[in-house]
Amino acid sequence: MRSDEQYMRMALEIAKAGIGQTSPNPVVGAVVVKDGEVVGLGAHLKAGEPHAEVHAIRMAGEKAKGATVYVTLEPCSHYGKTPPCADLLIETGVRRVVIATTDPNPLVAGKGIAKLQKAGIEVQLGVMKEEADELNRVFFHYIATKTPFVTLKYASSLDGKIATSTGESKWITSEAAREDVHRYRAVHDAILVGVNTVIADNPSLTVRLPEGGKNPIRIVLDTHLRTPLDANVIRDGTAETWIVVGSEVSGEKKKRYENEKVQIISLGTPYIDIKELLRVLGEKRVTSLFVEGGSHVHDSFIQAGAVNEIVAYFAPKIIGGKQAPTPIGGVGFANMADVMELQIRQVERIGPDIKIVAIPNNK
Ligand SMILES: Nc1c(/N=C/[C@@H](O)[C@H](O)[C@H](O)COP(=O)(O)O)[nH]c(=O)[nH]c1=O
Ligand SMILES: [Zn+2]
Repeated sequence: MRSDEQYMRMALEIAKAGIGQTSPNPVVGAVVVKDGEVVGLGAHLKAGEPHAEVHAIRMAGEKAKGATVYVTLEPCSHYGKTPPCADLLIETGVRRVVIATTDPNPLVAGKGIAKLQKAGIEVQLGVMKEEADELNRVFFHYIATKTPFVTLKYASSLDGKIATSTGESKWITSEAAREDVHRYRAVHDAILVGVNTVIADNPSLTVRLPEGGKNPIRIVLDTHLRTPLDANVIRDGTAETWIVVGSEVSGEKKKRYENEKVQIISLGTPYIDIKELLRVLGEKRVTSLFVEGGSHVHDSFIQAGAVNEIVAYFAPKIIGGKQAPTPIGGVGFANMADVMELQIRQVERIGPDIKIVAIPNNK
């Protein structure tokens, strides 16, 4: 006989099957247990497809009656693309429902639980809540702010340079570290770079992984529309590209860029305001944004207080040179009292490199 925590840990593991696939929905896992036996399990795999509870209850069949259901997120109670899971659990006649965390969506918060309790089902809340909240931190951020969860990534030498003074940067980090970056790209709705990075590196910003992976939308911040017309992000047609420009860019210049995969987004102000950009991206259902540089763009996101996570890779190389660029350029902070403070959440070796993941301290 396993404990509630052990079954919930199982449900959390199963939920992870949906990571990078369910946007704009959360990832959810469910496990059905009857008389100490796991009789059903399920994960939400894609928006519009059945929820985790539906898969698990279907698999349990008759055995679901009188069973206990472990689910990592409060069962939904509103008619979305699929009927509410709370109703399904009631009709199925389950005895007890153990929930890790409640849904932050105002449409749902607490309603699913209330429905279950009204139907006489025993509900236990908060088992492995921390882990469940962490698993859906992107979804919860998007629901709460209607703007994308922003992860800022850079790769630098040990002495903090992202390129040599002559602009060379291939490659600083190892194949293994760069593959890790592609894993981040594959689970993000969009990836963003500044036009200087497009001019310097002509990046493709696609996902090249042995196991494949979905290409995120490519976003280029380009106030005056300087992106070369023959740039990969314009020409290669492998992924959608949105170029964000200022209001001074003329109509006929924009037309030269637009094709079936490339669209121009004008924010209506001469310069790109990051907060306004994130609001517009949120409206276009971008729930997660991977910002891959360069240093000026990184600084503008930091100055806008718009960074939710930082992923930094350090290679055992020294580039040196006063002119060589560092990860965060722009204006920076003049006083130590104003610097961005973080807490380090993860430090790991990847091949010869080091990867550090840090999140801002909510000052
Ligand atoms: N120079 C390096 C990086 N460089 C990051 C960006 O400057 C590149 O333009 C971008 O990753 C290229 O994208 P691609 O064409 O899709 O491969 N990023 C890294 O992790 N390690 C590096 O050593
Ligand atoms: Zn549901």
